[in-house]
Amino acid sequence: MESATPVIVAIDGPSGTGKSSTSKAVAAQLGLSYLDTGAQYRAITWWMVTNGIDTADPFAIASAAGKPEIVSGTDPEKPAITVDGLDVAGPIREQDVTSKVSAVSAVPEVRARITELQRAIAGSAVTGIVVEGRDIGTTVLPDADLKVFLTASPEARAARRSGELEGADLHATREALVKRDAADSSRKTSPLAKADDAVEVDTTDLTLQQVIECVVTLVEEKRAGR
Ligand SMILES: Nc1ncnc2c1ncn2[C@@H]1O[C@H](COP(=O)(O)OP(=O)(O)O)[C@@H](O)[C@H]1O
Ligand SMILES: Nc1ccn([C@H]2C[C@H](O)[C@@H](COP(=O)(O)OP(=O)(O)O)O2)c(=O)n1
Repeated sequence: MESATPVIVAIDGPSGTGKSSTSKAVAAQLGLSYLDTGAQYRAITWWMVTNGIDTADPFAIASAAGKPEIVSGTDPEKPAITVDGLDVAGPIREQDVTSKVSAVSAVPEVRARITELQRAIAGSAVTGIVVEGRDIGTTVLPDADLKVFLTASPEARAARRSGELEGADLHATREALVKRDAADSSRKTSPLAKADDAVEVDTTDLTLQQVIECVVTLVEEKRAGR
């Protein structure tokens, strides 16, 4: 399954559908790079919060959008993210950032900056890359070789997310998740959406291993058809 041209895979979908786990495993298995674009939006949000920018004020966010330097590692075995040289992999997952990331990532200046970064990273991946997010197939990499859109019921997604957080309340997790999906899907600039040519995979009743195998097969089929 050798391929001289880099293969570009876009994996989109709402929270808790398995994008990160699937993308990392597929990239590792196929020797591709990996990019978590949600981590980049979380990183810029973390910087805004840390620097006292009012995240409810789109103008304040827009004028600060160019300031932080965000660097993403692309090794699926050890994903890394720094802001101005500082490792923020832990802090970007905190509740305060999670509750503000939709507002920050809705600002067009933020999206333009992060999208440019994403395209540069994807363009320099030697063997290819798996990029996961919300608008990769529709906006960031519309010419991707393979586009996958993962879905799952809100119940399944909430159960998966609560499983990660000790003492998490299932109902509250579900509510927060549904609210963030609604915000991400309804923003004007580059909302969460399935590309017309994306393959939709409902992961509600699939194990993570089954989803990984499904995506690996789809990539191999694409490569074989080139
Ligand atoms: N098909 C699946 N079945 C059960 N659990 C899953 C499945 N896919 C992912 N998970 C688990 O659900 C959680 C959220 O998955 P993640 O990959 O972070 O989703 P996303 O990136 O879409 O938010 C993780 O703990 C992961 O191990
Ligand atoms: N391509 C992307 C990726 C993420 N975002 C925004 C919207 C999401 O709610 C946040 C966080 O994304 P992330 O993938 O880390 O979220 P979860 O892992 O699903 O909790 O970033 C985006 O606007 N566009």
